[in-house]
Amino acid sequence: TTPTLDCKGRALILDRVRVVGIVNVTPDSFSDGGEHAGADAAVAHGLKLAEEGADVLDVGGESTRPGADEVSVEEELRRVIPVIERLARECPLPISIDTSKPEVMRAAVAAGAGLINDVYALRREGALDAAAALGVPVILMHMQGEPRSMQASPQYDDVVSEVHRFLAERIFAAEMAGIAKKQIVVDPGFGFGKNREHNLALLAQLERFGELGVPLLAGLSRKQTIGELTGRDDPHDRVFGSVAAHVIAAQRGAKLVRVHDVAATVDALKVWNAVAAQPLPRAKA
Ligand SMILES: Cn1c(SCC(=O)Nc2ccccc2)nc2c(=O)[nH]c(N)nc21
Repeated sequence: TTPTLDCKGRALILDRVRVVGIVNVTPDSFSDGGEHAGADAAVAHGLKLAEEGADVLDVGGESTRPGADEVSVEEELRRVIPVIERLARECPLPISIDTSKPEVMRAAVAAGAGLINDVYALRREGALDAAAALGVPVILMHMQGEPRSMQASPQYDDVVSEVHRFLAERIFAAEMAGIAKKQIVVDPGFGFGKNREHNLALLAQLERFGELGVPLLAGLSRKQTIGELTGRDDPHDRVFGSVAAHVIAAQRGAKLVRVHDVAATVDALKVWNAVAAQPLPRAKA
């Protein structure tokens, strides 16, 4: 049977690698178009990504970049709720809310979000219970430390084993809180408390996470490791490197990839999915 995530009635069928399109909602103060400019731009961008072939839209108040300061609950709600309401109405795709705050989870699901994408893997106070009560699929991501300081000097004895153990613990915690295992997705959290060799080790050994028995999401899009490997300082110039990384992730078991450049990734994965769908030669008698 094919794993299928029930995102508040919108099915996400994991019969092939699926593309999660990133919709960052910038604060209105950053955009000079008036009090809804940030939301208008985010909604337009989400609809564009849907046109390009995204399977999911991941809406976030952009509070999880390395070095970022905390965004208040009120500010996060002000940014993301209008965007989720409009996208849920105008677009048939499942919408994931990128948040760690229980209040934002509840409001976002009420507004139409059908998945929770939590970079803290539901470790904040009340998050496990909120997610369990909402009954939507959850993406549990590994992070070492906090966004503000996690990239200072990340340390591991064995990054793959330590991330694997963390994700196993978070799956257990989620199940104990009443979240069905079939609603859980895990994610090694590229760039969240990892340097280049940590990220490359995680990608090289991505198959290890298959042991956890739940679908895996990989998110390398435009990240610093891609920039370092390709010598592209401007994140907008990291499309080809990001596509390569996500094809490798698909080859090594990722079922979802979280990307900025949806059209490019969709084309690359159309090739990958076609080959993956080929029947294997019959074993010799
Ligand atoms: C919300 N979120 C983020 S934000 C960080 C980011 O994109 N940085 C970044 C973006 C562009 C350029 C440089 C860095 N990354 C993930 C991820 O890898 N997995 C899951 N599940 N959620 C995630």
